[in-house]
Amino acid sequence: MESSPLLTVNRLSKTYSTAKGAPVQALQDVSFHIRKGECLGLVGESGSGKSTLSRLLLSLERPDSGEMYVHGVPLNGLTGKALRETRKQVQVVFQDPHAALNQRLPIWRSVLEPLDNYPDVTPPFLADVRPNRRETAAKLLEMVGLLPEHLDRYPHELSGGQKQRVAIARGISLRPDLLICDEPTSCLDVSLQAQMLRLLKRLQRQLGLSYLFISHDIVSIRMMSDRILVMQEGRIVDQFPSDQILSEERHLYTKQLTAAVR
Ligand SMILES: Nc1ncnc2c1ncn2[C@@H]1O[C@H](COP(=O)(O)OP(=O)(O)OP(=O)(O)O)[C@@H](O)[C@H]1O
Repeated sequence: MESSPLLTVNRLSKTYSTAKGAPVQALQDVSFHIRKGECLGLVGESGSGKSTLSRLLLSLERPDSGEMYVHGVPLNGLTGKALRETRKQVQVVFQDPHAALNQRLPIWRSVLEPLDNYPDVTPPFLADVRPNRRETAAKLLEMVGLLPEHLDRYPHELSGGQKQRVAIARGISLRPDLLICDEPTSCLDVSLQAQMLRLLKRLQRQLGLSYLFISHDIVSIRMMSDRILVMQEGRIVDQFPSDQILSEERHLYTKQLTAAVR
């Protein structure tokens, strides 16, 4: 029997009003689910609504209508303690690792920020080191392929790839149920992108994480995902298991996105 969904999104819509011109309907009636341990890919060109969806799931913005549930618990309108609890369960790795890190903090302090916000949380994989903050930071860095020598460096002393590894270490540190990977490789050199995807895949298996993997790059999406959603102008126009990406049944827009790999 299939497990019940970790995340359920039901008819989500969001419109932005703009100073000039017509309002922008960023999301229209978007529905999907993610099961535990699954990587769901979300692909679409710039402006299709991918980041809007991730902001709604992170409770950074509110939808105009529709519902989101994590383990059956509604996310809409949460405040206070309930919002805090959900934020712990849904973490994110953003596109730009430089913007995600506080420039004035050494890496070991940055990597501990989520755990410092939740002092009562000890994910099982950190149980042996949690009482010691530097050991906890060192273990997190090790898990993403960084070294103890990186603990005391500042963001400007790391490469883009190393900074993204720090951002990933933060993203996994609370062992969230869902990690949203919002274009996590698009700021990196092509040579580093595959390395970063392999790291994310390994961590997913190791910690039993579920991912919403957002990208405009069909090759990364195909490599990472069990199932794929295709978004165009705020709507989901196609969804399928990733091994059916090249099927003749695909939506015309999916065929356009995959033309380069056909
Ligand atoms: N705060 C905002 N105010 C007005 N319009 C917005 C706002 N945020 C997003 N939009 C518009 O909503 C639509 C969807 O934007 P969104 O950033 O979600 O797309 P995206 O698929 O993530 O694009 P990209 O890949 O370029 O990040 C776009 O037309 C965008 O211009």
